[in-house]
Amino acid sequence: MRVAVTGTPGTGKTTATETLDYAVVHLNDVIREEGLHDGEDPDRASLYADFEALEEWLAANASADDETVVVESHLAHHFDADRVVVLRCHPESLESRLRERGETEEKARENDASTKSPQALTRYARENAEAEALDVILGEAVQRHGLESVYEIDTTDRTPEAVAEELRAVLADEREPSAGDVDFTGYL
Ligand SMILES: Nc1ncnc2c1ncn2[C@@H]1O[C@H](COP(=O)(O)OP(=O)(O)O)[C@@H](O)[C@H]1O
Repeated sequence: MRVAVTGTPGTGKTTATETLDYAVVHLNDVIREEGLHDGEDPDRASLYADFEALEEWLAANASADDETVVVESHLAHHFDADRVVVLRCHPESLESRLRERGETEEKARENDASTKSPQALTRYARENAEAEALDVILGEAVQRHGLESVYEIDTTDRTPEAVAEELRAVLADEREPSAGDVDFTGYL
């Protein structure tokens, strides 16, 4: 079984999947390490993913006929999956998480070309908060996979361990699909 864990950047996908006892593919690392992209967006310090190459890579490395494999990325819902988990976070909290993460990365890397400038970080955090308020990824996930395959988890006031527990419940088939329970439109 292949389980996609998706959600707007900052919703906590990487953090929550790190503690799972399943094979986890961090797709954004694969894109960078395997060079499965068509270059960089210079304004955003992010890569243009090559979807066809990723599809092939996943077929070869995450086919999951017998075992369960988790594919984690804000792009994970664009590929085949048996279940799709969409992590959510209130846009205001999301904006703070992304700013803090960006500032920590900046301190760690100093002048690395892949670090966002303060202006780019502000814009990145705001754009993602707006996308989260508009349910962009949830909408894409439901459109591609159908309501019966989508599981929404609100991470806003949950610890990473509590989010991982919810993920385990989905993986163990102990949760019903759910979509549209959270409503962040008040942010807009
Ligand atoms: N449940 C949570 N509550 C509060 N902060 C979190 C939670 N999960 C992750 N974070 C923090 O938010 C930031 C984004 O998390 P990360 O796992 O990198 O998100 P994603 O992989 O979805 O982009 C990180 O700095 C992380 O430490």
